[in-house]
Amino acid sequence: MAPSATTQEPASVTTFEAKGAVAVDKAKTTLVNTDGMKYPEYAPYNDPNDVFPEPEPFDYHDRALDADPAMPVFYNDHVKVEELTPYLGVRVTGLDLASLDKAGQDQLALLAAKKGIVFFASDDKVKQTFRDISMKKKLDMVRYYGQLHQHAVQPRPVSSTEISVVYQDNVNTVRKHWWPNRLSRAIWHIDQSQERQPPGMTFFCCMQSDAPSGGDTLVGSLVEAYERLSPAMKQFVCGLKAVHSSKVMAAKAARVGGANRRQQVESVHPVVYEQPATGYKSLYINPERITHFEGLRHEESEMLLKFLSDHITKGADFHARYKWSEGDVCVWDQRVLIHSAVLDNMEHRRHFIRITALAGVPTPAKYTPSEHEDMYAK
Ligand SMILES: O=C(O)CCC(=O)C(=O)O
Ligand SMILES: [Fe+2]
Repeated sequence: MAPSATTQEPASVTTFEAKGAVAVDKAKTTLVNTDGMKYPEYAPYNDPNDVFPEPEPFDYHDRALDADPAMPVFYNDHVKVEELTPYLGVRVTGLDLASLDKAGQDQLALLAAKKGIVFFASDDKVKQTFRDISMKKKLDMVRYYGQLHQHAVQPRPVSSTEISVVYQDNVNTVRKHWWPNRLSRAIWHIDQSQERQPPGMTFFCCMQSDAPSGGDTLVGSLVEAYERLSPAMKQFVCGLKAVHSSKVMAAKAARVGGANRRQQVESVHPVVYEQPATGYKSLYINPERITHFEGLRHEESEMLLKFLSDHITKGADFHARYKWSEGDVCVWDQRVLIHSAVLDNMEHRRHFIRITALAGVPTPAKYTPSEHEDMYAK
């Protein structure tokens, strides 16, 4: 189909050099077909003058610690909370995410920490209104959970640096070219784990979805991934630290002509992260960011990263897959969940926004044997 495309920005290709960043061509990632676009104020945009500072260290408080453990805002006669799979994820209907008060938001943090991810959908009685509330209200709601992250490479709306736009349409096919020469475009990852205080609560909203099928999101439980390991492997990985780097992300941005607003960042995090509110142990492995494990020889490190990444990404029995409807929003806890887009339908508009709150400096989990520790050995 020949696009009757109008572009939001001049079609001319401009390049810029941010401090310490690679030269980029900003036109490619922000090209849009505006015909039929429902939320143009959230269209993808890059400002060539954007240079973001490093996030300031901040005191983090996990809101889940203040939650009523019974989570009555979710578990009552009016709200339906359905399990996606036994190990992770719930789908909530009968409750508008945007209507939550402080107590509800605290309980949402606890539910996300326990289930990994909470999808909010509309039903006949209660519609999700998150996509229609003002940008300020959206941002305030997520800021409640921690300092907002400003993404170094992803497009943003014109009027906010704290929202990331995940976008494709029949003229903007840039996502298809992110990872050339791979057999699958499923790229499992944790967002922005290279930060000193990496993300916790993350909101992801389906603004528009024109495709008849496809564009699902895959999620996997890092808590269950840890649980499956043998006691000997658990003991070993509990003492390990991994180096997470933004290097690969910057290279990707350069390849597809995206922005690069930050200098390269590298952080060392425990391989097993203890979620502060639940105490759950999570196998904090980000195949797209970890360069190596501290203290291991090169080959040991390569082998371990491959093994743990394969384990996490191939464990379909601790994964789930979500099919989106417009207006659905999910809220996940990045500390216990890995995810991937499914880039299987690139011909239609798919327009999402993501707002990400940073959390604390990851706390290493201590290995503790448990009674059902070796349940998977049988
Ligand atoms: O497009 C998707 O389904 C997921 C995108 C993603 O990885 C993200 O927004 O962090
Ligand atoms: Fe992501």
